[in-house]
Amino acid sequence: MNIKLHKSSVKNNMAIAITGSKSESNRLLLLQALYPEIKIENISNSDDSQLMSKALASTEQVIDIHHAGTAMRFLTAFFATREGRETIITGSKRMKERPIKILVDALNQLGAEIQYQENEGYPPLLIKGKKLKKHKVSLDANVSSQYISALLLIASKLENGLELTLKGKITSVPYINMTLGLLNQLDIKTEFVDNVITVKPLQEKVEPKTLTVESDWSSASYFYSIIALSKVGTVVEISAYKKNSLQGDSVLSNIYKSFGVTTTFKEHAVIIEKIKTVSPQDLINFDLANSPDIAQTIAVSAFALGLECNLTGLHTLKIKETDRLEALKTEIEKFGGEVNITDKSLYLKKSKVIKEDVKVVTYNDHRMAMAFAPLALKTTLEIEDYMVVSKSYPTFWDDLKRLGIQFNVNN
Ligand SMILES: O=C(O)C1=C[C@@H](OP(=O)(O)O)[C@@H](O)[C@H](O)C1
Ligand SMILES: C=C(OP(=O)(O)O)C(=O)O
Repeated sequence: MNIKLHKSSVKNNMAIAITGSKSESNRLLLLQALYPEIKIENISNSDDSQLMSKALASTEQVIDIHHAGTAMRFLTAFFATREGRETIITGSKRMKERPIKILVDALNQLGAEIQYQENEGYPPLLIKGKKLKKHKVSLDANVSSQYISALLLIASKLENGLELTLKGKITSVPYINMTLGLLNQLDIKTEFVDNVITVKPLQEKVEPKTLTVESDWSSASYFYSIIALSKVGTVVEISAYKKNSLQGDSVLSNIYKSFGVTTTFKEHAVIIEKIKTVSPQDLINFDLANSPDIAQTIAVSAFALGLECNLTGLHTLKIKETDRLEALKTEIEKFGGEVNITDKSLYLKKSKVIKEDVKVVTYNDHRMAMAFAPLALKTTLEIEDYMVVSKSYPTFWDDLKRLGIQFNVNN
């Protein structure tokens, strides 16, 4: 099913409530399975968090996690510690192409028993749950931080806690800090010094507590893009956010200054306003190694405003829901842009044209659909398989409609 977006402008001063962070939710769901005394508020309604929640409650032997990367990684660590239980964890065709060897090796070194069911290094996995007796392991940290977070999430339940030594350049660091931050909120003691992370054991209960998930900053990026493409004076309020976020994608409030957009923090909301037009001479230049999920949004914003754009630190994009570097190049070029990519960067030439009636392919990637949607401020376009957005943001199209973006759905 496709969605046809008509060239639209947005209503001013609208307020949008965005669902909870998928990253925080998936961590807290796992922690709640380990420490049932915790309660979670503003949990994400994303497919990925629902899959995570169902998998944790399931007593089936085969767990299918579809496209949910964090759930795949976090649950691998979780099931590895379920003594006496045998689990097969599998996923979509794409999930079977997303590497997991670094995590499996680390868990097996700690004493786990995990085997590959099809291709070495990739899901599906056969996990024979065991007591993990060792507590020190080192692993490569430059491929995905999710492997590190997976280990940290089970660490306090191990007899002697965990000491992780991270090798190489550490990628997506804020996601590791988010994991540690949530552990600390449960009074689990952690340390992160140089390249060594230590988590102290806490086998017994934690203090009963309610943890409130902040809304999703990656989802907020699409509203930053919409405001960046709107006329000066356009304002939107999104909630519920706070200034001191655990989410690295909150760097958006700084990045979008380059697009003439300001951010004001209110009590539980942020107000995003377009305050000035950008100059065609401006260069959008960012290293996104710490916030890879907003690369697509930023590239499309820059294209829509005719700006030159150089994005680096994108080495993790090739192993996400799709190869996001290839996908961005293919789809931006359909609109008339010119994009050069390497395996870790993207360069977009300044361009004056934005073609009409382009059909955007989404490659099972929610962020392809959501990143291209703001182009409706500039042109008409069609987006394929539009409900792909439910992976992280099921009500995305309803919220765009409320903002005034006009569309119809073709079945
Ligand atoms: O831990 C997390 O919640 C995530 C970590 C990041 O992955 P990488 O560490 O693989 O870059 C990010 O892209 C993903 O959407 C969510
Ligand atoms: C990369 C993402 O998710 P995951 O790795 O959890 O599938 C994402 O949401 O952009």
